[in-house]
Amino acid sequence: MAEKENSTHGEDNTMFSPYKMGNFNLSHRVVLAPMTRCRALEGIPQPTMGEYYSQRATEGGFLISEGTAISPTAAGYPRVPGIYSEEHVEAWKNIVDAVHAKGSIFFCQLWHVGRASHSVYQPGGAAPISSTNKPLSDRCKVLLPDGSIDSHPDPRQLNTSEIPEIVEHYRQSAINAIRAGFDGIEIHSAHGYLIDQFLKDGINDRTDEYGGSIENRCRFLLQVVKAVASAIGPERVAVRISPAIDFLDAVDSDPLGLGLAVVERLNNLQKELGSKIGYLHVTHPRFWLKPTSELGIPNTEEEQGKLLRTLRKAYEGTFMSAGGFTRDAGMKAIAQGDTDLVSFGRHFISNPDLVLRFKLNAPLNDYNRKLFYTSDPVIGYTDYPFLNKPSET
Ligand SMILES: Cc1cc2nc3c(=O)[nH]c(=O)nc-3n(C[C@H](O)[C@H](O)[C@H](O)COP(=O)(O)O)c2cc1C
Repeated sequence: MAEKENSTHGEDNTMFSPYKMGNFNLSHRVVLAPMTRCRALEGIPQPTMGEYYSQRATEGGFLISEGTAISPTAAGYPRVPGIYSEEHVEAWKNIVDAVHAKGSIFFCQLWHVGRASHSVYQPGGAAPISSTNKPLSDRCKVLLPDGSIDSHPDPRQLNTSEIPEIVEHYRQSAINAIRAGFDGIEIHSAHGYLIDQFLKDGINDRTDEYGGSIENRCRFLLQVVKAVASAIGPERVAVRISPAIDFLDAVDSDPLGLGLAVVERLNNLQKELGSKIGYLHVTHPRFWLKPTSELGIPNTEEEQGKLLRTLRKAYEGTFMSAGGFTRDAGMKAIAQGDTDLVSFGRHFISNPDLVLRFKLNAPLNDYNRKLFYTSDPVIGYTDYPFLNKPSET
């Protein structure tokens, strides 16, 4: 079957039909969502991560790495890998090679958590940095390296003059990721982390050119996208947003307006660059199970579907959706043209051969939430059973 670039809906669009994303030829649309799994040591990716990712790789498949720290101030969870030192680059090479050996395309997710951190993760025990001095509410907690939880300390608002340095960290990390062999990078601008702390008007209270109007709140993200695209090429750059997700107090008064503002700016940037970026990845609020209607966030299937469809229609490029998808929901979303690609998180944790299971419509293993962020290199990480032995898949 011929591969189609940025194809819209049609009868040959299923989760298992090929898709051409720029220069990348995907053999199916089932993507591994980026997931923090806390198995690095002192920021250094470990061999077990090569095993984990290669278990989930398929010929022509597409994988996104866990959130990966772009600088020493970027982490806010235990055992998060980095991509800012030579040691990080060297260690990632083995992991990327293992994924490529199985024929998958692999993007590295670039991450700065901003205020969603703790002094234990910060150089010199400093305060985490953010767009704001406002602390997170007490409903948000941070996981510490010893497995205990604590409140987040008050963040320190970045001065305007410090922002170019953070943009530079994204740029250099993207270059490092390509040097490690990754095929591209995804800029984590979702789920209440640093870039989302600039995008959302419920957090960003700045009075400089990075705060106030929607233009100003999008400025940091756009500067990062431009810097990274000029360093490694637009087609290797992707953006993840979650305008309607309130995780980590990331509330906006107009989620759809914010989503459309980002889409419009990415469309314009693509025209300016004369090339599309890799894809836009939007997380659907189904992931967060608590009622969000009182915060003005779309909370019904219908409202959420409308938000996703509106963004998908407006965006001129490859669109990836995530959040609570089942096999059937993914099939339906692709068949209807609501998305080109679907990323799966929790089901992919417990089903290394998720693609095969979906193809066969086979039963899925249940995931064990208690082991998502633990440190064991095998248990709850690489020991979920395959339908067949890995060599037979
Ligand atoms: C254990 C775990 C870790 C996650 N870590 C990240 C992350 O590092 N970066 C990110 O963008 N999303 C992260 N997510 C969100 C997932 O990418 C995905 O959007 C979410 O799980 C919803 O998809 P699902 O319903 O298929 O699980 C994480 C989710 C889980 C369950």
